[in-house]
Amino acid sequence: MYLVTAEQMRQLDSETIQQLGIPAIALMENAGRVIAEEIIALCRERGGAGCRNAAKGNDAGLKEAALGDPGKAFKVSADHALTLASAAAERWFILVGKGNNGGDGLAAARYLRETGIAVTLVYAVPPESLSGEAALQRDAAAAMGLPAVVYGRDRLDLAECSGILDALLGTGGAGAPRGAYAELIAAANSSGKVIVSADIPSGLNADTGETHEPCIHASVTVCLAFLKRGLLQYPGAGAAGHVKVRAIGIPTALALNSGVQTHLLTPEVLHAHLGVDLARRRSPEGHKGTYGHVLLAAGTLRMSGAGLLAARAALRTGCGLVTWALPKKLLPSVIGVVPELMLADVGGSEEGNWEAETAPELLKLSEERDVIAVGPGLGRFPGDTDWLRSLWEGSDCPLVIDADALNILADSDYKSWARRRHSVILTPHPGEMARLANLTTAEVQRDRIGLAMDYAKEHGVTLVLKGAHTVIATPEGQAYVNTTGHPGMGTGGAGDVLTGMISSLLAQGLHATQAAAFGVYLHGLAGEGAARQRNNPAAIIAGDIIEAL
Ligand SMILES: NC(=O)C1=CN([C@@H]2O[C@H](COP(=O)(O)OP(=O)(O)OC[C@H]3O[C@@H](n4cnc5c(N)ncnc54)[C@H](O)[C@@H]3O)[C@@H](O)[C@H]2O)[C@@H](O)CC1
Ligand SMILES: Nc1ncnc2c1ncn2[C@@H]1O[C@H](COP(=O)(O)OP(=O)(O)O)[C@@H](O)[C@H]1O
Ligand SMILES: [K+]
Repeated sequence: MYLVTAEQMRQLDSETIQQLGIPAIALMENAGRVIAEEIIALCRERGGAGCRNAAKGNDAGLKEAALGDPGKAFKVSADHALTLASAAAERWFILVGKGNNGGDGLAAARYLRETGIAVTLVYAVPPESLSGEAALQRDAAAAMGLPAVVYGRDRLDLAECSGILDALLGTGGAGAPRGAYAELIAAANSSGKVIVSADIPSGLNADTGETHEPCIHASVTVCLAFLKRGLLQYPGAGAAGHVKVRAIGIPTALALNSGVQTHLLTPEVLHAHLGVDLARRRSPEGHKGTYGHVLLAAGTLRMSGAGLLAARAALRTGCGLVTWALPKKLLPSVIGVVPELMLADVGGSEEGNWEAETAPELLKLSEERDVIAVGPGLGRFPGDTDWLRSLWEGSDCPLVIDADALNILADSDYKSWARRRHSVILTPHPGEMARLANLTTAEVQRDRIGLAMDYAKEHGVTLVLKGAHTVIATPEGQAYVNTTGHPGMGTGGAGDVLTGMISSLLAQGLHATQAAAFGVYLHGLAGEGAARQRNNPAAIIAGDIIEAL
């Protein structure tokens, strides 16, 4: 599923209109219809027991009629999605803005009225100020006799409705809602009524997911044609409620041709777009050598657990072998803890810390391994920048960089380092990303997709920007947004597990984008699995994620 910016959406709209000759009003009609369908579906879901029974009664009646007369094959059905048994109990207020988003709301109002739902149009601006297709919709609604009020001129009490359609601002919204728009949004939010948003919640930045003050808090957002980036990024994702993407007649192929490079990470995208074998089939004649060997450079005496977690996660993700290179001082405390793991003592300090002198030994070890993962629990040490540079420039396999190794990278001028033949995957959480990009954490979170895409392209790396809805961005300019996982995964070591998983997939022969995307996706699924094993997701610890793999 594609993710688009407001600008890309405008371009796709206009290509559909100009190149395919589909009139703008037809797209708006489709938009109105799918919005109405989703409102009706919502009414049906929340309908009282009486309504549900009535609906069941209808179905049962139909079935009986069919069974009662088996010879009668003739059957007619019509517009189930636009029928509602409990319509008489519903009264919806349609908040109408000046632009095309308001036009969508007006079209939806007509379909709702046809269903028998009472609708009242609430214009944020005088209806005379609408133009283009929105004005045509205004006139059609008026011709149908839909009641209308103008905010600020006529009496309005939102307590009188059973639901609100927010069609104030869509992708044309600029900055914080002003005037009547701001007042209507605030009133809708405090009304306690169920709110459905047309395309995006009014007050949301459609590209970044920032919410302006005020911003609609919707139960359902009916997103038109393509998923807008802002609906996936927090806090916008929280304001949107259940997002339902509905087609309105803009062909998907247009997005591909227009170079939209951002995707929601679904099993279909993993399989069809990235070529990942989701079943992870193994060759019947395969052996441990077939599935690759991870070299892990991690852990200090005080943070040996990070190395153990990454190593165990790598093994559980299916690579053939894992060697953990570690300071000598750690050996007594970790020997035998994970019996499947190979340990390589590379020296280090008396205190159990890493030292710059370990680089040649690591490079030697890497010659027989398929990937190097560096960072979990690594700590900082004198000469660490040169140490990392020698791994970067001297190794001949993919490199996964996490945790303290990211902080080392942030202190270096790594863009001037020699270009690598093999890929580099960086896996920062927002704090580490802030150090890498020289921003504050809040600035990183402001537009995670945009930042990740720019950074990956500029630095020629695959970037995994972690946190709720992790973003995977490639050096070629593509991005994938993951939605597996949950807040219970915010626990120490969960990121070390991810590093092990991605490294393991690389060792098994997946390329960087496949390994990063599939690793993040599986990590989230395992987190969900771990949550199901506990009474409460808050109880999850990182080891549970490994056990759920
Ligand atoms: N062919 C098309 O262009 C289609 C557009 N569609 C709908 O059209 C929407 C985009 O329509 P528009 O580009 O007309 O823009 P909007 O309807 O989002 O809003 C633009 C209008 O809102 C006002 N406005 C903008 N920012 C404001 C603020 N901060 N405070 C107060 N007023 C503000 C401006 O006066 C402007 O005229 C989409 O989100 C979608 O709902 C759909 O109908 C499908 C087809
Ligand atoms: N709210 C959340 N929803 C989904 N995943 C989350 C959430 N919070 C954290 N995670 C995931 O948990 C992991 C935490 O990693 P990180 O912050 O590096 O932890 P650590 O450094 O302790 O290993 C990341 O993969 C992150 O995406
Ligand atoms: K809206």
